[in-house]
Amino acid sequence: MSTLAFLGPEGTFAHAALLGLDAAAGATLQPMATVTSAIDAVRSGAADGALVPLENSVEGAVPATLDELAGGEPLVIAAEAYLPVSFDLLARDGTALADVRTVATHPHAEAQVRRWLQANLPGAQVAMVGSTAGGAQATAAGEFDAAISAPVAAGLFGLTALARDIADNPGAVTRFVLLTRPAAPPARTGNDRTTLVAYLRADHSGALLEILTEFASRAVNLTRIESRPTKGRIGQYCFSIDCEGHICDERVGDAIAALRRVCADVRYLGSYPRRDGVQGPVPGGRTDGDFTDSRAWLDRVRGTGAS
Ligand SMILES: O=C(O)C(=O)C[C@]1(C(=O)O)C=C[C@@H](O)C=C1
Repeated sequence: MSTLAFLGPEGTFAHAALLGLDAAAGATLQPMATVTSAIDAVRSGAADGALVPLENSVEGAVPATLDELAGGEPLVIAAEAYLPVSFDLLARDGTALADVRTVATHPHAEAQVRRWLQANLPGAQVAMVGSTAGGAQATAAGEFDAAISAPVAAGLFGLTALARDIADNPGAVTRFVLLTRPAAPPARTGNDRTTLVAYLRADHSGALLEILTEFASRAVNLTRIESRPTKGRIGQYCFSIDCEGHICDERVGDAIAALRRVCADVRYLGSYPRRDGVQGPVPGGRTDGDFTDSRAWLDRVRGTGAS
């Protein structure tokens, strides 16, 4: 039986996303206080996997996750999950909206309800805590007047909703990833995604264009690219990239092998079934068959001189 860590306690969006994964069936689910401690549990061997947020449709990337993936002991993504997120303002029974002076929540949640807070609780002090459910737990313990959490946290921590569905942008979605220690990827499904980090060569003009060209020339569609500081010196960035396809797809493997030639370093972060949208058809000249044919042709030319 496997142990899967997640950003806890119970009642976080991470917990809900984990419960929706096949891998959670029969596993021991281990709540952790922060993204970093959930990831550390995998690195130390205390857990076999960790489910952590990677990006949100309103607030963007979760830097703690991207940075842990870019540095430290290598990890890979074994699966992804998309979860619609909505927020309630939760408080202990008997608290009125006018009584709320302190509100606890996760920074990504605060960013998604900022305008609501300004309009409805302009004087309240907002405390950033490790997770939305952690804020609800602390509110139940009397540390804060209210928490901004998933609706499910009300029942779990004995709180009441003072306001429901308070997000500034309805329909927000968070993408979570299940991280494991490096392992062979799950089999190709025909609708997969591959994640990697590319470290550019220092002070080299056109380095980003070179990376993009390797993908574009093989018709590999990127679904996310963002820069993160390497934490070495100012101005030095790496690129966190998601692309369509599986490392075992010829065009994807070929593009990543080409990156290895043009980048200072490439960190492969896994190929796994894609859970949003469907990959379009692979254009002619870029299919697995096209790659195998051209390689066989080259071998023949090299061996016999006959084309
Ligand atoms: O605090 C939680 O409930 C989480 O699962 C974390 C998290 C995040 O890091 O983005 C997940 C989804 C919401 O967008 C807000 C917070």
